[in-house]
Amino acid sequence: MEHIPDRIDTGVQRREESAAERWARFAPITTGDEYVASLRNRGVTVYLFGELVAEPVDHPIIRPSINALKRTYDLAVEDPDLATAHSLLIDAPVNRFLHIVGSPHDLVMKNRMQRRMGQLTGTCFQRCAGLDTISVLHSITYDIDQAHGTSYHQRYLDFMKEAQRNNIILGAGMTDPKGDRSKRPSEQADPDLFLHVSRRTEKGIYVRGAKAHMTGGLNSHWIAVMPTMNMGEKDRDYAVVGLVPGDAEGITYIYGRQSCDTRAMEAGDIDKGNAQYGGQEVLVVFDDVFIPHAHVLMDGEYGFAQEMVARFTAYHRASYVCKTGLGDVMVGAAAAIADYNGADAASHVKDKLVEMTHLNETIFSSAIASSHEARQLPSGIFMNDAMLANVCKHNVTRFPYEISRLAQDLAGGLMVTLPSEQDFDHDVAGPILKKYFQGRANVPIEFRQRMLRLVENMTLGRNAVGYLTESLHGAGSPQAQRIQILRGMEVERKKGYARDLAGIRQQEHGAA
Ligand SMILES: Cc1cc2nc3c(=O)[nH]c(=O)nc-3n(C[C@H](O)[C@H](O)[C@H](O)COP(=O)(O)OP(=O)(O)OC[C@H]3O[C@@H](n4cnc5c(N)ncnc54)[C@H](O)[C@@H]3O)c2cc1C
Repeated sequence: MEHIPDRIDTGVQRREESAAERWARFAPITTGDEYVASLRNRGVTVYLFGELVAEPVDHPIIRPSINALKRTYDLAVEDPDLATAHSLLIDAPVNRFLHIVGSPHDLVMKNRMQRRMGQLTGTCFQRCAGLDTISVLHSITYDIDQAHGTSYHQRYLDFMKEAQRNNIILGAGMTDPKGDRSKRPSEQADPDLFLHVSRRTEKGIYVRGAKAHMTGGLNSHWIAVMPTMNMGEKDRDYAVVGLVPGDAEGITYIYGRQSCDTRAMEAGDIDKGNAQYGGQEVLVVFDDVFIPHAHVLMDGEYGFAQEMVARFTAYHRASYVCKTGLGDVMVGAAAAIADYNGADAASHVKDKLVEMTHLNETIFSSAIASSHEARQLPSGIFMNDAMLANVCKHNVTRFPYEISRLAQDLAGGLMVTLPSEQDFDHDVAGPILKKYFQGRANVPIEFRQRMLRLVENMTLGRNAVGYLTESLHGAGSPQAQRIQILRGMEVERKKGYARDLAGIRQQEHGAA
């Protein structure tokens, strides 16, 4: 669509790289170590604690989040049946996080892999939003082309071939800062509160604005920017989808804080709870960032924004099955601490573990059912059942909180009053603590310390972001699912079933 918005054109000119120039910066990645190496020396602008970070890969707060993504590469090598799939696009095996879903079975396998990754990392491993973006862009670019005669789908396929060959990570930038929630993008006092096209040139477009809360944004090689809500005619410059390398000129990352994140900078690893793995969210600012035409997948087709968001959320809300992997860790931690405390034989302890498991498996069942009930879209790929995906995510907004409450119950108050690792190591304080904080005689006190810290980490600390608050707001706050459930619940059809059985329908026909 040709329309130059004079109101928001800043006139900024960047190096207008071609798609080929951008891909030339990448080399195929296989192992986790190669992934970590690929993030070095990118020259990205990152702020954390009011300072520019020289090399994010080496920062103690950032590194655990990189380790979690690294695990997605290592799992593909260790367990290819689970974490890879055959790509028809490049006729080769690819990481399942980059696979285009060709069947309901692909979606089921995706869910199983997500649960496994949750078990292995105990955190948000940051690759699902990108995976679900890949799925939604396949069908939405196809549908836009059918309606508008554009060539977005071929651009998408060309991008995906490179993405799969290079085994890159794609981050999903959907959520805009949004400013005044009662106003539309074009009505905001500051036009940049929603990301928009700020300029069009012969070679491509420039985008300006920001994407908030982006999971693994800094750890991604590429970022997909997409509209966050339905758009109207006046919002057409906000109806933009583009693929941008994470090191593109004009991008600034501002790192999100997480509860207890500075523990990662302390000596020792016990008080960190989960020293190896963590999640990551960043504010990604796009200060007139150039995107070549080859990487523009929507530009002004505002009528497709709502359907794109709906399809993304259908995929992504079932992806919250990953929380069942974290739930498995919580059940294990609660059972272990009860064991260390000598309380494991009590019937109420067993009952609480049963309740935790019941809640966890309820989440799993809605996700896996959603995948089994997938249907084919006109572009040829499959999309899981939207109603069941919304039910899955709605369960996720609640059950991890109850599972955490039960884990905290079984852990006892020590999980929040335990002295530091340094006190345990101290010449005078250490022996006192080891005398008074012993549990079951044959269990080393350090095991107790570590397990309590893990429960703290996942329910109050860094990884409570991934287990709790992300469960609440990620892929949309609870009300967003209720709106979708309302839209899909077909209450009139159900009233018909009731009228039939109550003998009312016959009378209605008689009256007519
Ligand atoms: C840990 C985490 C990771 C995330 N990762 C990603 C990611 O990778 N990519 C991405 O794009 N996004 C991501 N998100 C963003 C997520 O999708 C949003 O948090 C979610 O959509 C809610 O938006 P918000 O945070 O701006 O909250 P708000 O929109 O401010 O919502 C707060 C409350 O206000 C209500 N509300 C909001 N607007 C209205 C309105 N107009 N009318 C009535 N009520 C309203 C909501 O229902 C909610 O109860 C992530 C979020 C979190 C917490």
